[in-house]
Amino acid sequence: MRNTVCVVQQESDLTAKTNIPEAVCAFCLQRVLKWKLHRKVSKLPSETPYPGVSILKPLMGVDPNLFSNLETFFTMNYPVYELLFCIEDKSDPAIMIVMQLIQKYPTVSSRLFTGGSVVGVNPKINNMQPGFTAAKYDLILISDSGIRMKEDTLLDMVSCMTEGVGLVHQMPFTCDRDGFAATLEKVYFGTAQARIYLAADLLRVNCHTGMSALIRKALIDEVGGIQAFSCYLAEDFFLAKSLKERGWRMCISSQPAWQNSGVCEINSFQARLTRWTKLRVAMVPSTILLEPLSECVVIGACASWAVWFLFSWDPLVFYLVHVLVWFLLDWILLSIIQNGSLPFNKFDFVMGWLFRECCSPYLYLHALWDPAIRWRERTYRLKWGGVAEELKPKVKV
Ligand SMILES: CCCCCCCC/C=C\CCCCCCCC(=O)N[C@@H](CO[C@@H]1OC[C@@H](O)[C@H](O)[C@H]1O)[C@H](O)/C=C/CCCCCCCCCCCCC
Ligand SMILES: O=c1ccn([C@@H]2O[C@H](COP(=O)(O)OP(=O)(O)O)[C@@H](O)[C@H]2O)c(=O)[nH]1
Repeated sequence: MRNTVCVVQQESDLTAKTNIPEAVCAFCLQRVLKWKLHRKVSKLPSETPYPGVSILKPLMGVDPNLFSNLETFFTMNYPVYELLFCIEDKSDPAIMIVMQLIQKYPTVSSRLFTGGSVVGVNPKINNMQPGFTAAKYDLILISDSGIRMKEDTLLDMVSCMTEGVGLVHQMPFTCDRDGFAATLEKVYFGTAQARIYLAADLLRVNCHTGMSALIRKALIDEVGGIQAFSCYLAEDFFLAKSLKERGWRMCISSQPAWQNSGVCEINSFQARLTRWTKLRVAMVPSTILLEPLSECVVIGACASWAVWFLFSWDPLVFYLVHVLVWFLLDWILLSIIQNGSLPFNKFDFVMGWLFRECCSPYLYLHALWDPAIRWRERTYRLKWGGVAEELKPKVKV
């Protein structure tokens, strides 16, 4: 009996020991993130003229949300900007949607560039090249097709472009959509990715994701334009690297990137994550080791072994407490980033969270196993370092 009491006491001591620092972390995290991610956008000082922004929208294909997503770019509350839509394929149905919007909002400065211009391997850069060449303002916003803007998103990004900052990026997140795939995407971007994105930003590690980024055009021109990064598929990473090497800082804007693609399926989402892992592995090989270490199950197993080895604590109890605390912290992080009520209940969150944790090792190993990268209609191979080459489809005789 005494032994049992002793064990229970040891366990509750252990729980308390494990919980106190993590509870303190949770509190600090909540305060810091609330400040970082949801501060009020202050208007620029009235004596400063608003800098003009050329917005590059590379488009390829249509989805059910494309019209309404693009429309948000016409209704932004920002005084000086132009919209440069870029569509490579002249028979792409996205052209029709853009034309409708241009007609609907004749007062918004907007142009359409079709045909692209082959300056390298990266198809997004080839597509954007004519728009980039025609851009007339000092700031460039590269914004992917699935992104939605709020009225004040551009103002928020511009206000982060302070002295010494060369690039303002948005942390990827998602709009509220229905279905399990949408829950999974929100759970992924609001927990696993947000955690490493914010940690990397804190440590000044280059984590820029190019789906929504405001950049000083002069800094791109200095190295020969966007085509300087067209030999890479991850042009975003190398662009940010180049700015950092020239002493410029990067900054996360206070609003996340509201991804709202009309295609929301588990398979395509997992294929996207696998493609990104392949890019990161080729660009920064140390991620092969570091990324698994940032996962709850892996770091938990390592920590449990360590506390057993060092302090003879029960590794199973430690592991379970670790998973529970990690799970709760993920819920807090997601709620902070959402900054409002979530579109799903706690049970859906548990399901989404468990599904992601279980699939993550499989997706990671799959990415290592098959290095060919399929992006939209093309397939590529990456050399170590990140330089890409396109694999031509085999011609059947
Ligand atoms: C013990 C704990 C260690 C933690 C280790 C964490 C390791 C990872 C650290 C930071 C990585 C943050 C990465 C977040 C971005 C993930 C999304 C992504 O991979 N995006 C890539 C593709 O983006 C699309 O590419 C095509 C483009 O046209 C689209 O528009 C894009 O959206 C993107 O290219 C990746 C960018 C960032 C890569 C960062 C890799 C850095 C690894 C550093 C490792 C050391 C960090 C250690 C400190 C935490
Ligand atoms: O061959 C391509 C592939 C992509 N894109 C554009 O590049 C951006 C990012 O593409 P996607 O959403 O497929 O990339 P992800 O975010 O999944 O990496 C989008 O605006 C696409 O329209 C493009 O112009 N040509």
